[in-house]
Amino acid sequence: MPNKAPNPLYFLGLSLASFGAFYWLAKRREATYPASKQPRQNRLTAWHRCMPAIFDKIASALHIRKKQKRSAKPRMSAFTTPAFDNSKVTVIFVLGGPGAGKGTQCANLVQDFDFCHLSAGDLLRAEQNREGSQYGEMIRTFIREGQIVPMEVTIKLLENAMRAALTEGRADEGWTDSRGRFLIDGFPRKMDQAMKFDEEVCQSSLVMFFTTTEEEMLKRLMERGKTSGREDDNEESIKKRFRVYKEQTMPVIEYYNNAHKVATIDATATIEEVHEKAKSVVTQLFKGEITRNFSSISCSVTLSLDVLGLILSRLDTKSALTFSRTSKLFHTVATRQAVSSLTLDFARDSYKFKQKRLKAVFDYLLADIPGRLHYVHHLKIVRSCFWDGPFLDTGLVPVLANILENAQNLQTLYLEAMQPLAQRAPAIVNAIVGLPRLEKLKLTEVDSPTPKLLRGLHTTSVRLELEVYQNSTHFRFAELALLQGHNITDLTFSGPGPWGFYHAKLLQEQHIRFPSVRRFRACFVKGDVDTQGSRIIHILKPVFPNLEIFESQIEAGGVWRLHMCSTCCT
Ligand SMILES: Nc1ncnc2c1ncn2[C@@H]1O[C@H](COP(=O)(O)OP(=O)(O)OP(=O)(O)O)[C@@H](O)[C@H]1O
Ligand SMILES: O=c1ccn([C@@H]2O[C@H](COP(=O)(O)O)[C@@H](O)[C@H]2O)c(=O)[nH]1
Repeated sequence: MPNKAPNPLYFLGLSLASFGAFYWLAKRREATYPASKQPRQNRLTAWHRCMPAIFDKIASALHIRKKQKRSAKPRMSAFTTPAFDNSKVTVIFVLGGPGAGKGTQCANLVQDFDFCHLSAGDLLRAEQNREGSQYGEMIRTFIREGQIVPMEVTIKLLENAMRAALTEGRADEGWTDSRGRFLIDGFPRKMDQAMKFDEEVCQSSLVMFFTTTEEEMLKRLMERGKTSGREDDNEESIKKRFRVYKEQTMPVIEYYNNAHKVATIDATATIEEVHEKAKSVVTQLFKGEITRNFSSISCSVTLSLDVLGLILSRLDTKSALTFSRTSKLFHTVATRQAVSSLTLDFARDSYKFKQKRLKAVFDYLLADIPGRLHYVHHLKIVRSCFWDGPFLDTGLVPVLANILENAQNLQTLYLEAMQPLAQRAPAIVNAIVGLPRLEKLKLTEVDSPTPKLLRGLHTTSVRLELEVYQNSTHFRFAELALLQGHNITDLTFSGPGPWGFYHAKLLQEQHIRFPSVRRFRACFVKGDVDTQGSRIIHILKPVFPNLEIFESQIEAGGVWRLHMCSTCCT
C-alpha cells in the first residue's frame, strides 16, 4: 500500500494545544512563586551584575580612568593580556613578615639598581589620608585590624603608580625604551591578589622573601612604633598582622616557592649584611642566573640539549630511560646528564668493593661539575658509605664536601652520621648551609652543636628532619631554641634521659614554640619513666603546640616509647 502523506493541520493543532498547556502552567507558577517572574538567568546573575557598579565606584574614588566597556562575554583568564609587557617590565615582589625589614631593604636596592619602590601599605595609607577619599575609612579599619584591603583597591593603586612611573620617561638604567623595574613591597598578601596581579597587571620575575623570627619582628616594630606614627605599630595590631601573615601570606610564598620563584633571605643579620645578600640576588636575576619564571609560554621553542637534560632529569628513572630509547641523541643526554636522584647505600658490599663503587660514582659526578651536579636534585647518603666497621674513611669526606659545594640545585638531602662528618669536615656543614635551593633536609646523628650550625641555613623554609645522636642523653635539647622560626617538621630522640626533661622544661619556660613540628618521637629508659614520665608530656605539649599523643607505651625491658603527631598525621 502506498504511504499517505500526513495532514499538516494535525501538526498545527498539536502545536497550538502544547503552547496553550505551557502558557497555562507558566501562569499558575507565577501566581504561586512571584519571584519566578524574573528570568532564571537574571536571578542567578543579579549579584554579578551589581559588581561592576561597585568597581566603578571604587574606580572613580581612586581617580582611575574609565576603561572601555568590556564585551558581554566573560573574560577567559587564559587569554587575558596583562597591562604591562613582561619582556620590558621587571617586577620583584618583596615579602616577609611585618617588620622583617622589607621597606629598609627596598630603599637600599633602589640606590643600587634604580628600582621604583612601590609599597602597597604606603599606597593604601596615602589613599586613606587623601582628602575626599571614599575608601579612607574602610582602609583605616582594615589596616588597624591587620586585615587585607579588598584586592581591587590595592591592585589599581599599584597599576596606576606603575603606569605613572613608566610614563615619567626616566633615563636611568633599566628605564629606557619603555622599560621599567619595580620592587613591589608587601604585596601580594593573599592568593587572590597574587593570581589577579600576575594575570592582569604583570607577571613577577622573582619573590624576595625576607625572614626572621616573630620575636625579632615584634622588637623592631615596637621600636619603630615610637616614631612611625603608624596606627598599626602597637602590640595588639602587630599580633593580628602576624596571624594574617601566617594564615594568608605564607600560602602565597609557598605557591611561588613551588614555581621556583622565591629567593629566601635571612633578615636576622644587620641591615648591611642583609643588604649584601639581597643585592647579590638581584644581581643574579639581572645577569640571567635566576630564571624569570613566566608560567605561560604561547610559542613553540627549540630546546637546547641543556634544557632537554633538565627536563629529563625531572622524570623518574624508568620514564627517562624509555625516553632515551627514542633517539640516540636523547639517549646520550638521558644517561649522561639526567641523574637527578642519587642514593648512595652500599651496606651489603664488602668494604673494598664499596670503596671502588663509591669512587666511581664520585668520579662520575665530579668529572664534569657543571654538567652532572647541575642535575642532581635529590641526594641520599647512608652511614655505611663511609664506614668500615667502626672506622670512618676520612678520605671520602672531603669528596662529599666537594659534591655538596657544587650540587647547587639540590632540593632534598638525606645525610646520615652528621656529627662525625661535621667534626671531620666542617666544609660539609658550610656547603649544606649554602645550598640555595634546598627544600628538605634530613640529618641523622645530630649532636648539640648542630642547631647552631644550621641556624645559617640559606632558607628558613627548608623542611628539617632531625634525628638526634644515638646516645642522646647528652644532647642539649635547649639548643633547639636556636632553630625557632625554622621549619623543623620531625624530631627523633633515642633516649633524651633526665637532661632531656631539664632542657624541655627550659624551652617551655622560655616560651619557645615549634608549631611546625609534625612528629616527635622519643624513647625513655625505665628510671626516667618512673620519676619523670608523668610530667614529660605536660612539659612537651606547649613546646610542640600542634602535636597530639599518638602512641605512649612501655615495652618489655621498661623502655617507654612516646610518639606525638600532628592531628593530620594520625
Ligand atoms: N636587619 C635589621 N636589623 C635591625 N633592625 C632592622 C633591620 N631591618 C630593618 N630594621 C628596622 O626594623 C624596623 C622595621 O623595618 P621595615 O620598616 O623595613 O620593615 P617592613 O618589613 O617593611 O615592615 P612592614 O611590613 O610593617 O611595613 C625599622 O625600624 C627598621 O629600621
Ligand atoms: O597588599 C596589601 C598590603 C597591605 N595591606 C594593609 O596595609 C597594612 C600595612 O602594610 P605594610 O606592608 O606593613 O606597610 C597591612 O597590615 C594591611 O592591612 C593590604 O591590605 N594589602
